[in-house]
Amino acid sequence: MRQSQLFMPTLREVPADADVKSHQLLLRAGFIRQNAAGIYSFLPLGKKVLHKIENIVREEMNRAGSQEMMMPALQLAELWQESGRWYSYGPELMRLKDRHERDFALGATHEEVITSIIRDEVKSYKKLPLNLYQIQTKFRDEKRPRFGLLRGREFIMKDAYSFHDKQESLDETYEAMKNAYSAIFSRCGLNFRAVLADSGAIGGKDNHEFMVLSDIGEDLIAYSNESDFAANIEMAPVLLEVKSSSESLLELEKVATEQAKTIEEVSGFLNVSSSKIIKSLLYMADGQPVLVLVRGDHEVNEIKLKNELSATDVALASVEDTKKWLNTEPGSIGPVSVSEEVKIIADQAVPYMVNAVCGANESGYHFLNVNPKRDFEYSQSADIRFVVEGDKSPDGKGTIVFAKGIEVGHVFKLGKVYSEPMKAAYLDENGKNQIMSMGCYGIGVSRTLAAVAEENNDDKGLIWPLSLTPFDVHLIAVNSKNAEQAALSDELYDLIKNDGFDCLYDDRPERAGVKFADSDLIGLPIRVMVGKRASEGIVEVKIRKSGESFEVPVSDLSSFIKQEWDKLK
Ligand SMILES: O=C(C[C@@H]1CCCCN1)Cn1cnc2cc(Cl)c(F)cc2c1=O
Ligand SMILES: [Mg+2]
Repeated sequence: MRQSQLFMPTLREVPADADVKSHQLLLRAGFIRQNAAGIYSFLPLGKKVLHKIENIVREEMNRAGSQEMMMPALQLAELWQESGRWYSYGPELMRLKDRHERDFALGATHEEVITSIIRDEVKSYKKLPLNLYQIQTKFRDEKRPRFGLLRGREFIMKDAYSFHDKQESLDETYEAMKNAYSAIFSRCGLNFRAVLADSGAIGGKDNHEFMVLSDIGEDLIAYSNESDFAANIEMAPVLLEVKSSSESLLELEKVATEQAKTIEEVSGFLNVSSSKIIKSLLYMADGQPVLVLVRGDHEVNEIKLKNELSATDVALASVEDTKKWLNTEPGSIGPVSVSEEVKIIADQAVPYMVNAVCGANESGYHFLNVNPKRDFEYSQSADIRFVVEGDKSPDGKGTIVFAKGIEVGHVFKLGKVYSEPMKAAYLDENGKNQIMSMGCYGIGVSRTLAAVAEENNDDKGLIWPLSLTPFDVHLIAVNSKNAEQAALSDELYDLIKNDGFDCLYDDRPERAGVKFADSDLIGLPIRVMVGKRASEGIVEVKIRKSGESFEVPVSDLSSFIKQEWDKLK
Protein backbone atom coordinates (compact mmCIF):
# COMPACT_ATOMS: atom_id res chain seq x y z
CA MET A 1 0.00 0.00 0.00
CA ARG A 2 1.22 3.57 -0.66
CA GLN A 3 1.67 5.37 2.67
CA SER A 4 0.43 8.64 1.12
CA GLN A 5 -3.00 6.90 1.06
CA LEU A 6 -2.83 5.22 4.50
CA PHE A 7 -4.93 6.62 7.36
CA MET A 8 -2.23 6.52 10.06
CA PRO A 9 -2.39 9.63 12.25
CA THR A 10 0.90 9.60 14.22
CA LEU A 11 1.59 11.71 17.32
CA ARG A 12 4.91 13.33 18.13
CA GLU A 13 4.19 13.70 21.84
CA VAL A 14 3.45 10.98 24.40
CA PRO A 15 -0.24 11.35 25.35
CA ALA A 16 -0.57 12.57 28.93
CA ASP A 17 -2.93 9.91 30.34
CA ALA A 18 -1.15 6.93 28.76
CA ASP A 19 0.84 5.29 31.55
CA VAL A 20 2.27 2.19 29.89
CA LYS A 21 4.41 1.77 26.76
CA SER A 22 1.84 -0.21 24.75
CA HIS A 23 -0.86 2.40 25.37
CA GLN A 24 1.49 5.27 24.45
CA LEU A 25 2.87 3.60 21.33
CA LEU A 26 -0.43 2.29 19.95
CA LEU A 27 -1.79 5.86 20.21
CA ARG A 28 1.33 7.57 18.86
CA ALA A 29 1.69 5.12 15.94
CA GLY A 30 -1.93 5.60 14.88
CA PHE A 31 -3.09 2.04 15.66
CA ILE A 32 -5.94 3.05 18.01
CA ARG A 33 -7.84 6.12 19.17
CA GLN A 34 -9.88 6.49 22.37
CA ASN A 35 -13.57 7.39 22.00
CA ALA A 36 -14.35 7.34 25.73
CA ALA A 37 -12.80 5.91 28.89
CA GLY A 38 -11.99 2.27 28.14
CA ILE A 39 -13.58 2.49 24.67
CA TYR A 40 -11.37 2.47 21.57
CA SER A 41 -11.44 2.53 17.79
CA PHE A 42 -9.00 0.36 15.85
CA LEU A 43 -7.53 2.38 12.95
CA PRO A 44 -6.29 0.51 9.84
CA LEU A 45 -2.90 -0.56 11.28
CA GLY A 46 -4.51 -1.71 14.53
CA LYS A 47 -7.27 -3.53 12.68
CA LYS A 48 -4.73 -5.40 10.53
CA VAL A 49 -2.95 -6.72 13.65
CA LEU A 50 -6.27 -7.55 15.34
CA HIS A 51 -7.30 -9.49 12.23
CA LYS A 52 -4.08 -11.55 12.32
CA ILE A 53 -4.52 -12.40 16.00
CA GLU A 54 -8.13 -13.45 15.37
CA ASN A 55 -7.03 -15.69 12.51
CA ILE A 56 -4.40 -17.41 14.65
CA VAL A 57 -7.09 -17.95 17.30
CA ARG A 58 -9.48 -19.30 14.63
CA GLU A 59 -6.90 -21.71 13.16
CA GLU A 60 -5.99 -23.19 16.55
CA MET A 61 -9.57 -23.39 17.85
CA ASN A 62 -10.76 -25.07 14.64
CA ARG A 63 -7.79 -27.45 14.81
CA ALA A 64 -8.79 -28.33 18.39
CA GLY A 65 -12.31 -29.26 17.24
CA SER A 66 -14.20 -26.15 18.33
CA GLN A 67 -16.81 -24.76 15.91
CA GLU A 68 -17.10 -21.04 15.27
CA MET A 69 -20.48 -19.37 15.72
CA MET A 70 -21.69 -15.90 16.71
CA MET A 71 -24.04 -14.92 19.53
CA PRO A 72 -25.75 -11.56 20.05
CA ALA A 73 -24.39 -8.83 22.35
CA LEU A 74 -28.01 -8.04 23.40
CA GLN A 75 -29.05 -10.67 25.95
CA LEU A 76 -32.53 -11.14 27.45
CA ALA A 77 -32.53 -10.27 31.16
CA GLU A 78 -34.69 -13.39 31.72
CA LEU A 79 -31.66 -15.60 30.91
CA TRP A 80 -29.52 -13.85 33.53
CA GLN A 81 -32.42 -14.09 35.98
CA GLU A 82 -32.50 -17.88 35.44
CA SER A 83 -28.79 -18.18 36.30
CA GLY A 84 -29.21 -15.65 39.12
CA ARG A 85 -26.52 -13.39 37.80
CA TRP A 86 -28.96 -10.57 36.93
CA TYR A 87 -29.09 -9.99 40.67
CA SER A 88 -25.53 -10.92 41.69
CA TYR A 89 -23.74 -8.60 39.28
CA GLY A 90 -23.57 -4.89 39.99
CA PRO A 91 -22.93 -1.89 37.77
CA GLU A 92 -20.20 -3.77 35.89
CA LEU A 93 -22.97 -5.55 33.94
CA MET A 94 -24.28 -3.00 31.46
CA ARG A 95 -28.08 -3.11 31.12
CA LEU A 96 -30.61 -1.38 28.90
CA LYS A 97 -34.28 -1.40 27.92
CA ASP A 98 -35.59 -1.79 24.37
CA ARG A 99 -38.44 0.28 22.88
CA HIS A 100 -40.97 -2.07 24.53
CA GLU A 101 -39.37 -1.43 27.91
CA ARG A 102 -37.93 -5.01 27.95
CA ASP A 103 -34.76 -5.48 30.02
CA PHE A 104 -31.54 -6.58 28.31
CA ALA A 105 -27.93 -7.12 29.37
CA LEU A 106 -25.07 -6.04 27.11
CA GLY A 107 -23.02 -9.22 26.83
CA ALA A 108 -20.15 -9.39 29.33
CA THR A 109 -19.86 -13.11 28.66
CA HIS A 110 -22.16 -15.71 27.14
CA GLU A 111 -22.66 -18.69 29.46
CA GLU A 112 -26.39 -18.02 29.76
CA VAL A 113 -26.96 -17.49 26.03
CA ILE A 114 -25.05 -20.57 24.86
CA THR A 115 -26.64 -22.76 27.54
CA SER A 116 -30.12 -21.60 26.50
CA ILE A 117 -29.37 -22.57 22.86
CA ILE A 118 -27.91 -25.99 23.75
CA ARG A 119 -30.67 -26.96 26.18
CA ASP A 120 -33.26 -26.41 23.42
CA GLU A 121 -31.34 -28.29 20.71
CA VAL A 122 -29.37 -31.13 22.36
CA LYS A 123 -31.29 -34.00 23.98
CA SER A 124 -29.08 -37.07 23.52
CA TYR A 125 -25.61 -38.14 24.70
CA LYS A 126 -24.96 -39.04 21.07
CA LYS A 127 -24.70 -35.33 20.29
CA LEU A 128 -22.03 -34.74 22.96
CA PRO A 129 -19.35 -33.46 23.40
CA LEU A 130 -19.90 -30.11 21.72
CA ASN A 131 -17.37 -27.26 21.61
CA LEU A 132 -18.44 -23.90 20.20
CA TYR A 133 -16.67 -20.52 20.10
CA GLN A 134 -17.15 -16.96 18.97
CA ILE A 135 -14.93 -13.92 18.56
CA GLN A 136 -17.07 -11.05 19.70
CA THR A 137 -17.26 -7.70 21.43
CA LYS A 138 -17.83 -7.82 25.18
CA PHE A 139 -19.05 -5.06 27.48
CA ARG A 140 -17.97 -4.72 31.13
CA ASP A 141 -18.38 -1.37 32.87
CA GLU A 142 -15.01 -1.48 34.67
CA LYS A 143 -14.75 0.95 37.59
CA ARG A 144 -11.22 1.96 36.58
CA PRO A 145 -10.51 1.26 32.91
CA ARG A 146 -6.78 1.75 32.36
CA PHE A 147 -3.66 0.93 30.36
CA GLY A 148 -5.50 1.38 27.06
CA LEU A 149 -6.65 -1.93 25.58
CA LEU A 150 -5.34 -3.86 28.60
CA ARG A 151 -8.40 -3.05 30.69
CA GLY A 152 -11.24 -1.65 28.55
CA ARG A 153 -15.00 -1.41 28.93
CA GLU A 154 -15.68 -2.67 25.41
CA PHE A 155 -13.22 -5.29 24.21
CA ILE A 156 -12.87 -8.26 21.90
CA MET A 157 -12.92 -11.74 23.40
CA LYS A 158 -12.79 -15.22 21.97
CA ASP A 159 -15.10 -17.18 24.22
CA ALA A 160 -15.68 -20.91 23.84
CA TYR A 161 -18.10 -23.20 25.64
CA SER A 162 -18.06 -26.99 25.75
CA PHE A 163 -20.78 -29.44 26.75
CA HIS A 164 -20.21 -33.00 27.99
CA ASP A 165 -21.89 -36.08 29.33
CA LYS A 166 -18.91 -37.58 31.22
CA GLN A 167 -16.24 -35.86 33.36
CA GLU A 168 -13.46 -37.55 31.33
CA SER A 169 -14.85 -35.90 28.20
CA LEU A 170 -14.67 -32.48 29.88
CA ASP A 171 -11.12 -33.24 31.09
CA GLU A 172 -10.11 -34.15 27.54
CA THR A 173 -11.53 -30.95 26.03
CA TYR A 174 -9.96 -28.89 28.82
CA GLU A 175 -6.52 -30.28 27.95
CA ALA A 176 -7.16 -29.74 24.22
CA MET A 177 -8.07 -26.09 24.92
CA LYS A 178 -4.96 -25.57 27.06
CA ASN A 179 -2.83 -26.94 24.23
CA ALA A 180 -4.61 -24.72 21.70
CA TYR A 181 -3.96 -21.70 23.96
CA SER A 182 -0.28 -22.56 24.22
CA ALA A 183 -0.11 -22.75 20.40
CA ILE A 184 -1.95 -19.42 20.03
CA PHE A 185 0.23 -17.46 22.47
CA SER A 186 3.43 -19.05 21.16
CA ARG A 187 2.48 -18.02 17.60
CA CYS A 188 1.90 -14.49 18.92
CA GLY A 189 5.50 -14.52 20.16
CA LEU A 190 4.49 -14.11 23.81
CA ASN A 191 6.42 -15.33 26.86
CA PHE A 192 3.53 -16.83 28.85
CA ARG A 193 2.78 -19.40 31.55
CA ALA A 194 -0.34 -21.52 32.12
CA VAL A 195 -1.00 -20.70 35.77
CA LEU A 196 -3.11 -22.59 38.33
CA ALA A 197 -5.76 -20.06 39.37
CA ASP A 198 -8.52 -19.55 41.91
CA SER A 199 -11.94 -20.17 40.42
CA GLY A 200 -13.36 -17.11 42.16
CA ALA A 201 -17.11 -16.55 42.08
CA ILE A 202 -18.01 -18.95 39.31
CA GLY A 203 -16.99 -22.03 41.25
CA GLY A 204 -15.91 -25.23 39.59
CA LYS A 205 -12.47 -26.62 40.47
CA ASP A 206 -9.79 -26.74 37.79
CA ASN A 207 -9.00 -23.52 36.10
CA HIS A 208 -5.90 -21.99 34.58
CA GLU A 209 -5.03 -18.43 33.62
CA PHE A 210 -2.66 -17.79 30.74
CA MET A 211 -0.30 -15.08 31.93
CA VAL A 212 2.13 -13.04 29.86
CA LEU A 213 5.16 -12.25 32.03
CA SER A 214 5.31 -8.47 32.17
CA ASP A 215 6.51 -5.80 34.62
CA ILE A 216 3.18 -3.98 34.31
CA GLY A 217 1.11 -7.13 34.92
CA GLU A 218 -1.58 -6.75 37.60
CA ASP A 219 -1.32 -10.37 38.75
CA LEU A 220 1.51 -11.94 40.73
CA ILE A 221 2.63 -15.41 39.62
CA ALA A 222 4.69 -17.95 41.51
CA TYR A 223 6.59 -20.17 39.09
CA SER A 224 9.33 -22.76 39.29
CA ASN A 225 12.76 -21.93 37.87
CA GLU A 226 13.20 -25.58 36.85
CA SER A 227 9.80 -26.87 35.68
CA ASP A 228 6.57 -25.64 34.09
CA PHE A 229 4.90 -25.33 37.49
CA ALA A 230 3.18 -21.94 37.81
CA ALA A 231 0.34 -20.70 40.00
CA ASN A 232 -1.42 -17.43 40.73
CA ILE A 233 0.02 -16.24 44.04
CA GLU A 234 -3.46 -16.58 45.55
CA MET A 235 -3.48 -20.29 44.82
CA ALA A 236 0.18 -21.29 44.79
CA PRO A 237 0.46 -24.36 47.06
CA VAL A 238 3.36 -24.60 49.54
CA LEU A 239 5.46 -27.77 49.69
CA LEU A 240 5.87 -28.65 53.37
CA GLU A 241 9.55 -29.06 54.17
CA VAL A 242 10.08 -30.36 57.68
CA LYS A 243 13.50 -30.47 59.27
CA SER A 244 12.99 -32.73 62.30
CA SER A 245 14.39 -30.87 65.27
CA SER A 246 16.71 -32.54 67.81
CA GLU A 247 15.86 -29.89 70.40
CA SER A 248 14.45 -31.30 73.65
CA LEU A 249 11.16 -29.78 74.81
CA LEU A 250 11.73 -27.13 77.49
CA GLU A 251 9.36 -25.98 80.24
CA LEU A 252 6.66 -23.46 79.23
CA GLU A 253 7.62 -20.05 80.63
CA LYS A 254 5.67 -16.76 80.77
CA VAL A 255 7.78 -13.61 80.30
CA ALA A 256 7.03 -9.90 80.41
CA THR A 257 7.51 -8.35 77.00
CA GLU A 258 6.39 -4.79 77.86
CA GLN A 259 5.48 -2.88 74.66
CA ALA A 260 6.68 -5.57 72.22
CA LYS A 261 3.61 -6.51 70.11
CA THR A 262 4.48 -7.10 66.43
CA ILE A 263 6.53 -10.12 65.33
CA GLU A 264 9.51 -7.80 64.68
CA GLU A 265 9.22 -6.19 68.11
CA VAL A 266 8.88 -9.54 69.92
CA SER A 267 11.71 -11.04 67.86
CA GLY A 268 13.92 -8.09 68.78
CA PHE A 269 12.89 -7.96 72.47
CA LEU A 270 13.38 -11.71 73.07
CA ASN A 271 16.22 -12.01 70.59
CA VAL A 272 14.55 -14.94 68.76
CA SER A 273 14.18 -15.36 65.00
CA SER A 274 10.67 -14.71 63.65
CA SER A 275 10.62 -18.32 62.42
CA LYS A 276 10.51 -19.36 66.12
CA ILE A 277 7.43 -17.22 66.81
CA ILE A 278 3.84 -18.42 66.29
CA LYS A 279 1.97 -15.54 64.63
CA SER A 280 -1.63 -15.76 65.91
CA LEU A 281 -4.39 -13.81 64.18
CA LEU A 282 -8.06 -13.91 65.08
CA TYR A 283 -10.35 -14.02 62.02
CA MET A 284 -14.13 -13.97 61.78
CA ALA A 285 -15.21 -16.59 59.23
CA ASP A 286 -18.90 -16.18 58.36
CA GLY A 287 -19.30 -14.65 61.83
CA GLN A 288 -17.46 -17.43 63.69
CA PRO A 289 -14.15 -16.71 65.53
CA VAL A 290 -11.19 -18.63 64.11
CA LEU A 291 -7.67 -18.34 65.55
CA VAL A 292 -5.23 -18.69 62.65
CA LEU A 293 -1.64 -19.74 63.40
CA VAL A 294 1.27 -19.30 61.00
CA ARG A 295 5.03 -19.19 61.54
CA GLY A 296 6.24 -15.66 62.32
CA ASP A 297 8.11 -15.34 59.00
CA HIS A 298 5.04 -16.32 56.92
CA GLU A 299 1.87 -14.47 55.89
CA VAL A 300 -1.73 -15.76 56.05
CA ASN A 301 -3.19 -16.38 52.56
CA GLU A 302 -6.85 -15.44 53.01
CA ILE A 303 -7.95 -17.10 49.74
CA LYS A 304 -6.53 -20.42 50.91
CA LEU A 305 -7.98 -19.84 54.41
CA LYS A 306 -11.43 -19.16 52.94
CA ASN A 307 -11.24 -22.27 50.74
CA GLU A 308 -9.97 -24.39 53.69
CA LEU A 309 -12.80 -23.20 55.94
CA SER A 310 -15.26 -23.32 52.98
CA ALA A 311 -16.41 -19.95 54.23
CA THR A 312 -17.88 -17.26 52.02
CA ASP A 313 -16.39 -14.39 54.00
CA VAL A 314 -13.24 -14.22 56.11
CA ALA A 315 -11.83 -11.04 57.64
CA LEU A 316 -9.47 -10.10 60.47
CA ALA A 317 -11.45 -9.71 63.70
CA SER A 318 -11.90 -6.22 65.10
CA VAL A 319 -10.22 -5.23 68.36
CA GLU A 320 -13.64 -5.54 70.04
CA ASP A 321 -14.14 -9.08 68.73
CA THR A 322 -10.59 -9.97 69.82
CA LYS A 323 -11.32 -8.75 73.35
CA LYS A 324 -14.67 -10.55 73.31
CA TRP A 325 -13.30 -13.98 72.30
CA LEU A 326 -9.73 -13.90 73.68
CA ASN A 327 -9.93 -11.34 76.55
CA THR A 328 -6.90 -9.57 75.12
CA GLU A 329 -6.00 -7.29 72.22
CA PRO A 330 -3.91 -7.95 69.11
CA GLY A 331 -0.17 -8.09 69.90
CA SER A 332 -0.42 -10.64 72.72
CA ILE A 333 -2.70 -13.27 71.15
CA GLY A 334 -1.72 -16.93 71.39
CA PRO A 335 -3.22 -20.44 71.10
CA VAL A 336 -2.51 -21.52 74.74
CA SER A 337 -5.68 -22.04 76.88
CA VAL A 338 -8.15 -20.45 74.47
CA SER A 339 -11.90 -21.03 74.97
CA GLU A 340 -13.13 -23.96 72.89
CA GLU A 341 -15.69 -21.69 71.23
CA VAL A 342 -12.73 -20.38 69.21
CA LYS A 343 -11.72 -22.78 66.42
CA ILE A 344 -7.94 -22.99 65.92
CA ILE A 345 -6.45 -23.66 62.48
CA ALA A 346 -2.68 -23.96 62.07
CA ASP A 347 -0.59 -23.65 58.96
CA GLN A 348 1.02 -27.00 58.14
CA ALA A 349 4.44 -25.72 59.31
CA VAL A 350 3.28 -24.84 62.86
CA PRO A 351 3.02 -28.42 64.27
CA TYR A 352 6.75 -28.83 63.55
CA MET A 353 7.76 -25.79 65.62
CA VAL A 354 9.69 -26.67 68.84
CA ASN A 355 10.08 -24.42 71.90
CA ALA A 356 8.35 -21.59 70.08
CA VAL A 357 7.23 -18.15 71.29
CA CYS A 358 3.63 -16.99 71.24
CA GLY A 359 1.38 -14.37 72.86
CA ALA A 360 0.13 -15.27 76.36
CA ASN A 361 -3.35 -13.79 75.75
CA GLU A 362 -2.37 -11.18 78.36
CA SER A 363 -1.15 -7.83 77.10
CA GLY A 364 2.55 -7.33 77.83
CA TYR A 365 3.23 -11.07 78.20
CA HIS A 366 4.41 -13.90 75.90
CA PHE A 367 5.15 -17.59 76.40
CA LEU A 368 8.55 -19.16 75.70
CA ASN A 369 9.08 -22.85 74.91
CA VAL A 370 5.58 -23.39 73.51
CA ASN A 371 5.18 -26.81 71.94
CA PRO A 372 2.20 -27.66 69.73
CA LYS A 373 0.07 -30.57 71.00
CA ARG A 374 1.68 -30.40 74.47
CA ASP A 375 0.68 -26.77 75.18
CA PHE A 376 -2.22 -26.27 72.77
CA GLU A 377 -4.55 -28.20 70.51
CA TYR A 378 -5.77 -27.14 67.05
CA SER A 379 -8.73 -28.47 65.11
CA GLN A 380 -6.98 -28.62 61.74
CA SER A 381 -3.70 -27.86 60.03
CA ALA A 382 -3.50 -26.98 56.34
CA ASP A 383 -1.54 -25.04 53.75
CA ILE A 384 -2.84 -21.54 54.53
CA ARG A 385 0.18 -19.35 53.99
CA PHE A 386 1.42 -17.35 50.99
CA VAL A 387 4.23 -18.98 49.07
CA VAL A 388 7.43 -16.90 49.16
CA GLU A 389 10.33 -16.63 46.70
CA GLY A 390 12.90 -19.32 47.41
CA ASP A 391 10.32 -21.85 48.62
CA LYS A 392 10.74 -25.26 47.02
CA SER A 393 8.46 -25.67 44.00
CA PRO A 394 5.41 -27.80 44.96
CA ASP A 395 6.34 -30.27 42.19
CA GLY A 396 9.69 -30.74 43.92
CA LYS A 397 11.59 -29.35 40.93
CA GLY A 398 13.51 -26.11 41.50
CA THR A 399 12.53 -23.14 43.62
CA ILE A 400 9.77 -20.55 43.40
CA VAL A 401 10.35 -17.24 41.65
CA PHE A 402 7.78 -14.41 41.50
CA ALA A 403 6.81 -12.54 38.36
CA LYS A 404 4.07 -10.14 37.35
CA GLY A 405 1.65 -11.26 34.66
CA ILE A 406 -0.96 -9.93 32.26
CA GLU A 407 -3.91 -12.35 32.08
CA VAL A 408 -4.60 -12.96 28.35
CA GLY A 409 -6.55 -16.21 28.70
CA HIS A 410 -8.55 -18.12 31.26
CA VAL A 411 -9.92 -21.67 30.98
CA PHE A 412 -12.46 -23.16 33.39
CA LYS A 413 -14.07 -26.47 34.18
CA LEU A 414 -17.54 -25.19 35.03
CA GLY A 415 -19.18 -28.51 35.86
CA LYS A 416 -22.93 -27.89 36.33
CA VAL A 417 -22.81 -24.32 37.62
CA TYR A 418 -24.95 -23.09 34.68
CA SER A 419 -26.46 -26.27 33.23
CA GLU A 420 -28.14 -27.15 36.58
CA PRO A 421 -30.13 -23.92 37.12
CA MET A 422 -30.82 -23.61 33.39
CA LYS A 423 -31.73 -27.31 33.02
CA ALA A 424 -29.46 -28.22 30.11
CA ALA A 425 -30.17 -31.96 30.18
CA TYR A 426 -29.73 -34.97 27.89
CA LEU A 427 -30.77 -38.63 27.88
CA ASP A 428 -27.79 -40.92 28.61
CA GLU A 429 -27.20 -44.36 27.03
CA ASN A 430 -29.71 -45.85 29.49
CA GLY A 431 -32.36 -43.28 28.57
CA LYS A 432 -31.87 -41.56 31.93
CA ASN A 433 -32.18 -37.76 32.15
CA GLN A 434 -28.79 -36.21 33.08
CA ILE A 435 -27.50 -32.65 33.48
CA MET A 436 -24.62 -31.74 31.11
CA SER A 437 -21.17 -30.73 32.34
CA MET A 438 -19.60 -27.60 30.84
CA GLY A 439 -16.28 -25.94 30.28
CA CYS A 440 -15.61 -22.35 29.19
CA TYR A 441 -12.49 -20.87 27.67
CA GLY A 442 -11.69 -17.19 27.11
CA ILE A 443 -8.98 -15.20 25.36
CA GLY A 444 -8.76 -11.43 25.54
CA VAL A 445 -8.05 -10.78 21.85
CA SER A 446 -7.69 -6.99 22.04
CA ARG A 447 -5.81 -7.39 25.34
CA THR A 448 -3.44 -9.84 23.60
CA LEU A 449 -2.68 -7.16 20.98
CA ALA A 450 -1.73 -4.74 23.76
CA ALA A 451 0.31 -7.41 25.56
CA VAL A 452 2.30 -8.07 22.35
CA ALA A 453 2.91 -4.31 21.98
CA GLU A 454 3.88 -4.09 25.66
CA GLU A 455 6.49 -6.83 25.35
CA ASN A 456 7.80 -5.89 21.89
CA ASN A 457 9.06 -2.32 21.73
CA ASP A 458 12.09 -0.12 22.31
CA ASP A 459 12.59 3.60 22.94
CA LYS A 460 11.92 4.35 19.27
CA GLY A 461 8.64 2.45 18.95
CA LEU A 462 6.89 -0.86 18.33
CA ILE A 463 8.58 -4.00 17.03
CA TRP A 464 6.01 -6.44 15.55
CA PRO A 465 6.62 -10.19 15.37
CA LEU A 466 6.32 -11.56 11.81
CA SER A 467 3.08 -13.37 12.67
CA LEU A 468 1.24 -10.17 13.58
CA THR A 469 2.96 -7.28 11.77
CA PRO A 470 0.49 -4.99 9.93
CA PHE A 471 2.79 -4.94 6.90
CA ASP A 472 5.82 -7.14 6.19
CA VAL A 473 8.22 -4.72 4.49
CA HIS A 474 8.53 -0.95 4.82
CA LEU A 475 9.84 0.49 1.52
CA ILE A 476 11.00 4.10 1.88
CA ALA A 477 11.87 6.52 -0.91
CA VAL A 478 14.22 8.67 1.15
CA ASN A 479 13.72 11.70 -1.09
CA SER A 480 10.56 11.14 -3.14
CA LYS A 481 11.21 14.42 -5.03
CA ASN A 482 14.39 12.87 -6.49
CA ALA A 483 13.29 11.30 -9.82
CA GLU A 484 15.88 8.51 -9.70
CA GLN A 485 14.98 7.43 -6.13
CA ALA A 486 11.25 7.65 -6.91
CA ALA A 487 11.61 5.57 -10.08
CA LEU A 488 13.69 2.86 -8.39
CA SER A 489 11.31 2.84 -5.40
CA ASP A 490 8.28 2.32 -7.70
CA GLU A 491 10.14 -0.58 -9.32
CA LEU A 492 11.08 -2.20 -6.00
CA TYR A 493 7.51 -1.78 -4.73
CA ASP A 494 6.33 -4.12 -7.53
CA LEU A 495 9.27 -6.50 -6.95
CA ILE A 496 8.61 -6.82 -3.18
CA LYS A 497 4.86 -7.32 -3.71
CA ASN A 498 5.50 -9.93 -6.42
CA ASP A 499 7.66 -11.81 -3.89
CA GLY A 500 4.50 -12.18 -1.79
CA PHE A 501 5.30 -9.61 0.89
CA ASP A 502 2.69 -7.13 2.12
CA CYS A 503 4.57 -3.89 1.45
CA LEU A 504 3.96 -0.41 2.87
CA TYR A 505 5.58 2.09 0.49
CA ASP A 506 6.40 5.46 2.05
CA ASP A 507 6.02 7.69 -1.00
CA ARG A 508 5.15 10.79 1.05
CA PRO A 509 6.85 14.12 0.26
CA GLU A 510 8.22 14.22 3.86
CA ARG A 511 11.75 14.83 5.18
CA ALA A 512 13.87 11.65 5.58
CA GLY A 513 14.01 12.11 9.36
CA VAL A 514 10.23 12.08 9.63
CA LYS A 515 9.99 8.96 7.47
CA PHE A 516 12.60 7.07 9.51
CA ALA A 517 11.06 8.12 12.83
CA ASP A 518 7.59 7.00 11.68
CA SER A 519 9.07 3.73 10.42
CA ASP A 520 10.70 3.06 13.81
CA LEU A 521 7.44 3.97 15.50
CA ILE A 522 5.11 1.57 13.67
CA GLY A 523 7.71 -1.20 13.86
CA LEU A 524 7.54 -3.21 10.62
CA PRO A 525 10.18 -5.99 10.69
CA ILE A 526 12.17 -5.16 7.53
CA ARG A 527 12.83 -1.70 6.04
CA VAL A 528 14.21 -1.01 2.55
CA MET A 529 15.55 2.53 1.95
CA VAL A 530 16.12 3.93 -1.54
CA GLY A 531 18.53 6.84 -1.01
CA LYS A 532 21.65 8.49 -2.42
CA ARG A 533 23.18 5.25 -3.72
CA ALA A 534 20.10 4.54 -5.89
CA SER A 535 22.21 5.72 -8.86
CA GLU A 536 24.69 2.88 -8.11
CA GLY A 537 21.82 0.37 -7.81
CA ILE A 538 22.46 0.02 -4.08
CA VAL A 539 19.73 0.19 -1.41
CA GLU A 540 19.92 -0.01 2.39
CA VAL A 541 18.05 -2.74 4.31
CA LYS A 542 17.46 -2.37 8.06
CA ILE A 543 16.15 -5.02 10.48
CA ARG A 544 13.86 -3.31 13.02
CA LYS A 545 14.39 -5.81 15.86
CA SER A 546 18.21 -6.02 15.81
CA GLY A 547 18.89 -2.58 14.31
CA GLU A 548 21.34 -4.19 11.86
CA SER A 549 21.56 -2.49 8.46
CA PHE A 550 23.05 -3.70 5.15
CA GLU A 551 23.99 -2.14 1.78
CA VAL A 552 22.36 -4.45 -0.78
CA PRO A 553 22.62 -4.41 -4.61
CA VAL A 554 19.14 -4.23 -6.16
CA SER A 555 19.86 -7.47 -8.01
CA ASP A 556 20.25 -9.31 -4.66
CA LEU A 557 17.36 -7.57 -2.89
CA SER A 558 14.71 -10.22 -3.49
CA SER A 559 16.79 -13.10 -2.08
CA PHE A 560 18.18 -10.89 0.69
CA ILE A 561 14.71 -9.96 1.98
CA LYS A 562 13.63 -13.64 1.92
CA GLN A 563 16.81 -14.63 3.79
CA GLU A 564 16.33 -11.96 6.48
CA TRP A 565 12.63 -12.80 6.76
CA ASP A 566 13.43 -16.47 7.38
CA LYS A 567 16.07 -15.53 9.98
CA LEU A 568 13.45 -13.53 11.90
CA LYS A 569 11.04 -16.49 12.15
O1 LIG B 1 -16.24 -14.41 32.06
C1 LIG B 1 -16.02 -15.13 32.98
C2 LIG B 1 -15.76 -16.59 32.84
C3 LIG B 1 -15.54 -17.01 31.43
C4 LIG B 1 -14.22 -16.46 30.88
C5 LIG B 1 -13.99 -17.13 29.56
C6 LIG B 1 -15.13 -16.95 28.60
C7 LIG B 1 -16.47 -17.27 29.22
N1 LIG B 1 -16.60 -16.64 30.53
C8 LIG B 1 -15.98 -14.62 34.39
N2 LIG B 1 -16.57 -13.28 34.40
C9 LIG B 1 -15.76 -12.20 34.52
N3 LIG B 1 -16.23 -10.96 34.54
C10 LIG B 1 -17.60 -10.74 34.41
C11 LIG B 1 -18.10 -9.43 34.40
C12 LIG B 1 -19.45 -9.22 34.25
CL1 LIG B 1 -20.10 -7.63 34.21
C13 LIG B 1 -20.34 -10.31 34.13
F1 LIG B 1 -21.66 -10.06 33.98
C14 LIG B 1 -19.86 -11.60 34.13
C15 LIG B 1 -18.48 -11.82 34.28
C16 LIG B 1 -17.93 -13.16 34.27
O2 LIG B 1 -18.64 -14.18 34.15
MG1 LIG C 1 -9.96 -14.34 34.41
